[in-house]
Amino acid sequence: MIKIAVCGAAGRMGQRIINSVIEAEGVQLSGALERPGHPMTGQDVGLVAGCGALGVNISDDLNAVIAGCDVLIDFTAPKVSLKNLEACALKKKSIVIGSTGFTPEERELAVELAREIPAVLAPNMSVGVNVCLKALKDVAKTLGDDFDVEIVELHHNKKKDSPSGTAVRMGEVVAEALGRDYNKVANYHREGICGERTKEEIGMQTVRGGDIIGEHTVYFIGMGERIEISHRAMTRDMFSRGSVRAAKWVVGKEPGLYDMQDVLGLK
Ligand SMILES: NC(=O)C1=CN([C@@H]2O[C@H](COP(=O)(O)OP(=O)(O)OC[C@H]3O[C@@H](n4cnc5c(N)ncnc54)[C@H](OP(=O)(O)O)[C@@H]3O)[C@@H](O)[C@H]2O)C=CC1
Ligand SMILES: O=C(O)C1=N[C@H](C(=O)O)C[C@H](O)C1
Repeated sequence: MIKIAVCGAAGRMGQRIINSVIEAEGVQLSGALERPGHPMTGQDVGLVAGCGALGVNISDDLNAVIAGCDVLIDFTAPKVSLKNLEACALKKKSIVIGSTGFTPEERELAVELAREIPAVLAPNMSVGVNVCLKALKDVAKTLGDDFDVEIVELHHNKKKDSPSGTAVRMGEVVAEALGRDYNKVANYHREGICGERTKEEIGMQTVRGGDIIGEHTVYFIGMGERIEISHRAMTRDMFSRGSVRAAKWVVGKEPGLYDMQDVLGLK
């Protein structure tokens, strides 16, 4: 039995991950974490997640929760995840991170910290999005520079980071396939007389509203034709099931920072 603890357990994703852990085979829930002072600290996490009492209370004691698990699943925010990665590295435990909004420097730090332990860091844990990422590489390589690339993502009005981690990863994959540097060609803002579109740029557009779980479309726009590669999430459950799949996969792997393409064998 692999012992899984969940950080951000009372959050939108955390609650779904608790449900996915108890539904999965070969794993058991060993702990649930929230930030110090969280109003749900001390409550049974199963009641908070809507799946009935589990006998695991929400804790704010990071070190105790990590000590009791084989792998921590963390869907919170970049700074919290980096702190948790460091704590897992000290205790030689594995970690699966789903948080998004990492700066390039924070991602570098994650690579450094994961030299000690096996860790998965992925902006999207659904099978569908990861298959799209693989397809995007092929499509971009085949189309080359003749098609303009624009990426549009839609999410709920509580999302804190923009563009989504998934949209950024899609942009990175396309840019790399086209021999471009994503950080130089991503265009996040057009307003006023900003001039004609450059050939190299990848437009990144963000929509926020209501309860949209997550939708991503990559447009390849040519002269007289257009390809759209879209993914629409209808529930959060394929993210949470993906995180449990990653947790089962990562325990026992060589130290290093892996992503969901590694977990799903898509590389
Ligand atoms: N990789 C993937 O497949 C997916 C990734 N995500 C990403 O996951 C992250 C979380 O999303 P979501 O669940 O919607 O966000 P929520 O805000 O609903 O959940 C985050 C939870 O983490 C808690 N938290 C904050 N600080 C700490 C801390 N120091 N220790 C423990 N818990 C803490 C929050 O508490 P409080 O509310 O009190 O701050 C909250 O309960 C985002 O970055 C999102 O983009 C989302 C879906 C899929
Ligand atoms: O915050 C969310 O909700 C989501 N975040 C991830 C991202 O930023 O890509 C994945 C998913 O689209 C939901």
